[in-house]
Amino acid sequence: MSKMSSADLIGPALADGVRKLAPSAQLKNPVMFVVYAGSILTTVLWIMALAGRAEAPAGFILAVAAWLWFTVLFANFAEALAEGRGKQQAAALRGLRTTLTARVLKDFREADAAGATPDGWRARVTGQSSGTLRKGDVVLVEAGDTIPGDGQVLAGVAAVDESAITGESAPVIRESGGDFSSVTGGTRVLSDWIFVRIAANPGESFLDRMIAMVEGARRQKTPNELALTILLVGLTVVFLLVTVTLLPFSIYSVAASGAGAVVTVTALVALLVCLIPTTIGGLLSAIGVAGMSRMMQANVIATSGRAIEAAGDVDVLLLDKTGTVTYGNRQASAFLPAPGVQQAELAAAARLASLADETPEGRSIVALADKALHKPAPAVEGAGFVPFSAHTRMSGVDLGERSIRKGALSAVAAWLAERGDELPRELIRMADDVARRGSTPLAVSDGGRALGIVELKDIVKPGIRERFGELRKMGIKTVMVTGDNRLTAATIAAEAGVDDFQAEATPETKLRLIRGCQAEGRLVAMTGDGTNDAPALAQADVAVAMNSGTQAAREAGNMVDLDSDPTKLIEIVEIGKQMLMTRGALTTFSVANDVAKYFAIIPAAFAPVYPQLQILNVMGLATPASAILSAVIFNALIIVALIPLALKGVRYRPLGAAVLLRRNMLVYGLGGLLVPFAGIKAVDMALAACGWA
Ligand SMILES: Nc1ncnc2c1ncn2[C@@H]1O[C@H](COP(=O)(O)OP(=O)(O)OP(=O)(O)O)[C@@H](O)[C@H]1O
Ligand SMILES: [K+]
Ligand SMILES: [Mg+2]
Repeated sequence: MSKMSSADLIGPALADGVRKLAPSAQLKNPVMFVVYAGSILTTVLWIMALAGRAEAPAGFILAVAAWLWFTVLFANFAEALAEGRGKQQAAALRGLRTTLTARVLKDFREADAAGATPDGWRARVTGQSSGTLRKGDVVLVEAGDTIPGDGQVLAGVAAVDESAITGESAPVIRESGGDFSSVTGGTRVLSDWIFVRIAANPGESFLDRMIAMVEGARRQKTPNELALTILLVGLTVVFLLVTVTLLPFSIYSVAASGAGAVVTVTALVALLVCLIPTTIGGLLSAIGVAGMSRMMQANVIATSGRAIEAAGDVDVLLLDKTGTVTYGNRQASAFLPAPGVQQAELAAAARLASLADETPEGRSIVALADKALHKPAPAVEGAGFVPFSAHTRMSGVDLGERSIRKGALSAVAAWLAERGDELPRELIRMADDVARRGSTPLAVSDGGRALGIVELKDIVKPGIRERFGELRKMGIKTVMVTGDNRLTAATIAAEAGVDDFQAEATPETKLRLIRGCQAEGRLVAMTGDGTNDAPALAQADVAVAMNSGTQAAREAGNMVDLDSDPTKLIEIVEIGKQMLMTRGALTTFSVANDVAKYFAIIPAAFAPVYPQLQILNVMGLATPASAILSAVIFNALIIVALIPLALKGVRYRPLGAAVLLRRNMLVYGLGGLLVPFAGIKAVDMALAACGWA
């Protein structure tokens, strides 16, 4: 996605900040609403002062009122600035959502997909506006065409330019079957053709959801944000009560002693605003929006703020082996015949069992056999193909009486056992050797006769070991889950440096594993791309679907990685942690901050009533009026000063939680305590220098 400079965002954010002065917008933020009400009240007091009913000098009231308005505006500006990036991205995405004429195949059925080519269909397509395409419609898309909607490739292979959505200029291959069959509306086919079954109704496309997300239209307060808001509101109510009751106290005290002056409403409003947690109240929403924006810059679209927050708290990461830890382009690399079997016989049988197998594994077996046998496969008639499933971990073909199967050793062994046969010992030994190399062995059996092993090679991604090391430092446990056998899994696990692994997993195992971790109170993250992964993705707290994955996976997840990089999860966790830490740090700062303002304002506001309070004037501020004004000005400026931190986030280092907490308490707690003393004193001196006091 395109990056834009922050400077371009400032202008529109200033305008938006003024727009957000509307009461309806202010009501959403209870803490800032109190400041907003205070601004209105002091403005009224100023007008009354001009009209001759002054409770304090008109200039003083005006200055307080003006700075209260600035406080509200600064908070609005922070939020608008955070939202700005999303708005620009949404506008860019909108440009992609053009209406075009889709070529719909009216009577296309699942069965037609097998031998479909565009030639016969071209004459039979009907033009239809892409905006009216519904789930289930089948369209033909050829080189040069823009894909009219989200869907699954039913037949064909094409190079697709997805740069409009992912920003990645290299074209990607999309093909039927397997985990690379999803296409996104608005992307362009560069070569060849595909038949696509549309998977989304109008208005529900991936692009629509992305636009809604980046615009923040559906941004809701997360549970943590809500809890924090409740705490902040609680603090605000307490301070409101304290401040309001100060007025009758002062009236009574003046009446009883017959000396001094009643505290002014302007001073009380200033006191209230300084005491309530305006720093975090003004920046809270910006912090959340900025987190989402940082995700977008990492090319991740989160469908909820809650998911980002959960990402910051994750303690277990489930990854699949194939395609995540390894490149996943598992290719047949050798036919290893059982003793007494010719290699050609094994290759021919394996090919027969793979002719209709659209998985990358199946296709690579056909390719390798074609090479080994020097001739293409004979035509087969009346064959009943048995497709691969992650449950059976096997695929094959039935030709009359003859049944050929290929699959995981345990699966083929079980299939043989049903017919009273078993895998030869020698074959199992061969398979173990293959597995120890980190490859996947597939057993091939023709009826009761085990013919040998097909070796599927896969490669561990370089650099993945280091990334798992980083996760360990963050206190996150990595678990590799795979449908593969124990030996292969153990080899790959050791090579990749994961903390734990689970082999021979079915989709149910993954689901059970996640539920088990969650029952122990852990937050689980996982990545996935296959339809098989959908249930587990739906269960995980942080579920990152690959953009290249199936529609089912993309719908089940709560984040989509446009780069389809499974290791992106590491970055996602960092962004989540950074957001939580930023919120914590600024909350600490905000509350600590109030102490200094208390010492500035209390003696000043009540000096006329209780002159003894002057001993609290530890900062030696010039006059009561300048003390109050200095505190209010500092209170407003600190929001502006912290906007960059709120947007960029507190820097995250992979340290233990306790160390981080201690460090943050020291920096933001102590800093929050001390900074205002210096800041308020500086403002007071500046005011005095300007002749204000
Ligand atoms: N096309 C196929 N035909 C027959 N058997 C297959 C085929 N593809 C995979 N297998 C076998 O089924 C097993 C399970 O495959 P599955 O795709 O569920 O898991 P995986 O890809 O090995 O692991 P992961 O869960 O990490 O992706 C494989 O280990 C392999 O033994
Ligand atoms: K405050
Ligand atoms: Mg798989």
